[in-house]
Amino acid sequence: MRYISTRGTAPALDFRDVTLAGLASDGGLYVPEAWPRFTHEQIAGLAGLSYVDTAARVMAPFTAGVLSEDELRELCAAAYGRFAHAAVTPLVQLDHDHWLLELFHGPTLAFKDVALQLLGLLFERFLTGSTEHLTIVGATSGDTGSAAIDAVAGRSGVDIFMLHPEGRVSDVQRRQMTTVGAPNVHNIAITGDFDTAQALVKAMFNDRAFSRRFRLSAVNSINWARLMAQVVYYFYAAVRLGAPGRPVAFSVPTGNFGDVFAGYVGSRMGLPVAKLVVATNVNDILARALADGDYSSRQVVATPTPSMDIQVSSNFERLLFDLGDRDGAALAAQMQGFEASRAMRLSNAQRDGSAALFAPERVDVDDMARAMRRACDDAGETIDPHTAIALAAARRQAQVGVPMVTLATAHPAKFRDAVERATGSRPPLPTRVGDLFEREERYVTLDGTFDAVSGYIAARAAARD
Ligand SMILES: Cc1ncc(COP(=O)(O)O)c(C=O)c1O
Ligand SMILES: N[C@@H](CCOP(=O)(O)O)C(=O)O
Repeated sequence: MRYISTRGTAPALDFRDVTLAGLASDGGLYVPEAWPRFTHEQIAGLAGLSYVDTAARVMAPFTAGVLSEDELRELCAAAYGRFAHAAVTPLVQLDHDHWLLELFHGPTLAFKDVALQLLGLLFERFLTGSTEHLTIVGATSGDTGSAAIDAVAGRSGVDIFMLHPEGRVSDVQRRQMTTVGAPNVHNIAITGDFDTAQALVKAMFNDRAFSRRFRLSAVNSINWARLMAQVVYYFYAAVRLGAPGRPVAFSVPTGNFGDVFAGYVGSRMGLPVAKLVVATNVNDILARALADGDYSSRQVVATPTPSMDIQVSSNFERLLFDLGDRDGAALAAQMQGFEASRAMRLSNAQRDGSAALFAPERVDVDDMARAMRRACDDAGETIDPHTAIALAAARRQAQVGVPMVTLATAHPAKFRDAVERATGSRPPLPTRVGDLFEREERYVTLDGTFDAVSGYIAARAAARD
């Protein structure tokens, strides 16, 4: 399998190099040269497989030429052995047509662990025997940061610099990052919002001299391997609910468009996906883009769902590329226009293509809180605010007889204040996260500017060398 850039001019890479690369050298994102297709029989053959076996089977076409299905299985067994539930991503039925897909049983209590536990092992495997040293730079609105840090803390050959927007992540999220004492972990709180942090990360990749000098690498969903690992749970859940014989719908709390894009990949691979509900909070650029073609970014508003407080959704570019006939030159021009003016219109092909599968829903704080209370009252389930956004959207979009799966992306204990405000009860911290509030925090605060952040990283990286 080879990977090509959405902007058309970066060199094509194999799976090893795309995993280590991050952003493509032309500023684009890597996608597979062609989508692998599973037949009806191959999907039916996933029934009854464990999560690890499903993962190896679903991901094998993407790693072809670099890792075999057996090698993938071994890595997945190690990655998912750290999850607290035997099913790794269990389904919980809420009522006749609604299910929750619990993605938060990993070490840092959010769906990011599913991909990042594997990514940490992939880095280790690909760097073994090499003298390369990676400098991972990442941006987080809370969950990617802790999952990535857990996955690479203490590993040799890697340093991680993680940017989070100061004061805009929950206290649990921040402490999960800043109390990790490993010397290769560097936390940076920046002034500004998540979009500022993500733009800084992309600017560092786009500075080719900087990127080459420090061998930058990515843990955000810029990195194809992140999305690949997230495709697995769409297959795992859909097959348990009757696929390939029965289509299944998914509702996905969406910010950077990575998780829901993984669902799109599943559908391109032949999974019968009835609908992908793109559930946003009031930072609704995606809902607007999918509803009427208006992709224009506004000021980020802080909400009780901080991990979705995003206005520039990185992975939307992958969808626009795929729906726009994979024309890299046209997409590069479209994205450069957006970068200059913070606004663009989707083409007719992009609008029609997305309308066939995606159903956008914007959910405000009141509807979110109602969904949390209803899950408690009707099904005895405490859900986190991000999951509640998607569940509220799912209830608007459900069709009788089509199973609707809401992705439960975080453990409610990560957002205890918001859960308590909505439901009146405060979820306890699972023992897995231990003495989070007794450990010492370690981070620096910097201006959210290129010079401040790249200067800090350069100084730390030079001190290491
Ligand atoms: C808990 C939670 N839910 C939903 C999202 C949104 O996912 P995505 O950015 O892949 O759209 C995030 C952040 O990525 C998150 O941390
Ligand atoms: N919500 C995310 C934002 C970063 O998204 P990613 O999927 O591109 O890593 C977070 O929790 O940090």
